Amino acid sequence: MARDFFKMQGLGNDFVVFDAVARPVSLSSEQVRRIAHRRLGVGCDQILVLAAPRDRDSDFFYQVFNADGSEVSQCGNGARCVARLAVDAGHAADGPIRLGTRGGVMIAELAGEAGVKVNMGRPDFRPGSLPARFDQPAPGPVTLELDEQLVTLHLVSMGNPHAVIRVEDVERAPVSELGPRIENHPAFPERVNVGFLEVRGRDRARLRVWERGAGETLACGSGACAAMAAGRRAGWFDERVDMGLQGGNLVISFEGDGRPLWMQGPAEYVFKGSIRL
Ligand SMILES: N[C@H](CCC[C@H](N)C(=O)O)C(=O)O
Repeated sequence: MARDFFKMQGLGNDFVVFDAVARPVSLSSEQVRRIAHRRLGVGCDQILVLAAPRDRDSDFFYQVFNADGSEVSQCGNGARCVARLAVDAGHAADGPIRLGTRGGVMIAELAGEAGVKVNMGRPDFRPGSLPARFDQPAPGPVTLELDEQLVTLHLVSMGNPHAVIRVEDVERAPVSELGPRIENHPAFPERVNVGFLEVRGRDRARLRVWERGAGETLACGSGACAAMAAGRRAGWFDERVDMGLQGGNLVISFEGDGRPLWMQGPAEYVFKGSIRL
């Protein structure tokens, strides 16, 4: 059965998006992998489904699948795209949109030229929230032993798990060497996204992310939020940071512990298509 979809992207993090508000869609992990395949399918980092709400606290349910077929609880760049689609498709008025996910509720709002802004909720620094297995009671940097080196990781959950490593030069960071080894390390029972953060000032940084289930992407919205939260907690950042990713810039604002974190950036359509499921 053929099904329409939108190809969308946020700073080059690209998505196949299904509008399932009126007509549910159910995807097996095999179907996800085939659709996401860069040669055999449409090709994307993640597949997103905008669906009818599952409870009274949200306006929509928002599903996220990585290209490897795994269903996960969060995608920041994707949240901006499905919020734009919800308004353009006439499912929502132009105002705050409550996106329910497996990891909680985010509130998104179209912001004109600035794209879309999203309240990403409160970062969680407890290792157990990722989950991550490290023997230390309080949240804080942990050390991972990888054969010949000790790596300091800053752990943050944005509804999905992130391990942030501070580096001197993001362009020379060992993303493809260390990324998959940390993603699949036994300390992370559900795997982890790995961010490589170069601090350039109290309001500026560069970031590359090896994404769980997708590899290095041109941008990772939740990764940018996790990096900002980790940096704020470590005392590197003020309340607002321009986070430069390979695909462009996100503005991240975070007042500190217990407060929500905001992300603002673009959400673009690429094309509309139809695929046989
Ligand atoms: N790879 C992520 C999901 C996509 C996140 C990313 N594309 C974003 O913009 O937040 C995970 O497995 O948790």
